Amino acid sequence: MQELAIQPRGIFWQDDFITPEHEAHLMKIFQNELEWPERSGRLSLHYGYTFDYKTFGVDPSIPFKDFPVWLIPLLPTREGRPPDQVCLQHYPPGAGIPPHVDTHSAYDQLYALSLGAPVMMQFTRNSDADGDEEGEKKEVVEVDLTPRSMMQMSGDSRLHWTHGIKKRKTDTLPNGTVRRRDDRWSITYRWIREPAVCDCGDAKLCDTTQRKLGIEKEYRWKKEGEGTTTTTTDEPSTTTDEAATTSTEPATIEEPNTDLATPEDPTPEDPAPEDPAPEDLAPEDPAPEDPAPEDPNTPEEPNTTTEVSEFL
Ligand SMILES: O=C(O)CCC(=O)C(=O)O
Ligand SMILES: [Fe+2]
Repeated sequence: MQELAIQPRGIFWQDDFITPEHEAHLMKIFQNELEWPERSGRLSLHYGYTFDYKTFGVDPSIPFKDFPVWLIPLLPTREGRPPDQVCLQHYPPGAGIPPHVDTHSAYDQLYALSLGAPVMMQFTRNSDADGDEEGEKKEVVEVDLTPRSMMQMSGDSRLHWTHGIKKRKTDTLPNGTVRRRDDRWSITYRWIREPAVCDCGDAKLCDTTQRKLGIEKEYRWKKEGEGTTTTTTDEPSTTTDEAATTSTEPATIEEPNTDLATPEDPTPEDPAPEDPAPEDLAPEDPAPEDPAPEDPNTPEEPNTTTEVSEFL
């Protein structure tokens, strides 16, 4: 793998991790043999350990789910041991994933294999040179996730920039070409961090640092009145696509469904993709006592709250 010579640093890349024939074979398996959840938007299937939403580690009470035979040759080998958690995701055209960092304390290494149609991923950093919000500058770098490429996010790209995929039906390439989205699958590989603490010191993106600083977020699984403080490190957003801001948990941010209306989308006549069911972002949130989530049809308000749920 080779490091991309871009900001953020730490993105390692390998083109053609598998052959087009192998990819075609996998896509048949994904489409015909797997049981996907029945809902719209991005769909996820998990292998290996299961995430625990209370500890942000893995749930030791849920047995490891063996990797299916087709997955074995797709596991990265550079870590010297297989990943602990693997997530297969299907993105129908128009689906995305909110900007986030994968939980620092829970996971160490992070890899993703792209299959099917290409898509643009946004890496975003809010730099705040002198510590006041006024001076804050948002940097966005787009990386084209081409099919069959394996990407490792390490260093800055893993810890200090968020990554996400906008919910829209086209992407605009650097040369101005507008490219239609099509079905994409990705496989995300995670290695558990032991001990489950991160020393990166990023108060905005690192859950360990936030815990040390006494910054606690509101967790959907916690009932009201338990004495938790609700704090969000998210900045109020001024533009539509910034509203889903960083999260440090295994967590989810509600993503406003405004991507189709951005000027760079040349197909405003497209019907909006299905509004994300809140559970798109929280497919496995284990809190049945949660109050009903907000109406997903009214996300135009800049969203400055962060809810913990699952999108891993
Ligand atoms: O779909 C991808 O390539 C990456 C998804 C992702 O960021 C995640 O599962 O945490
Ligand atoms: Fe991620």
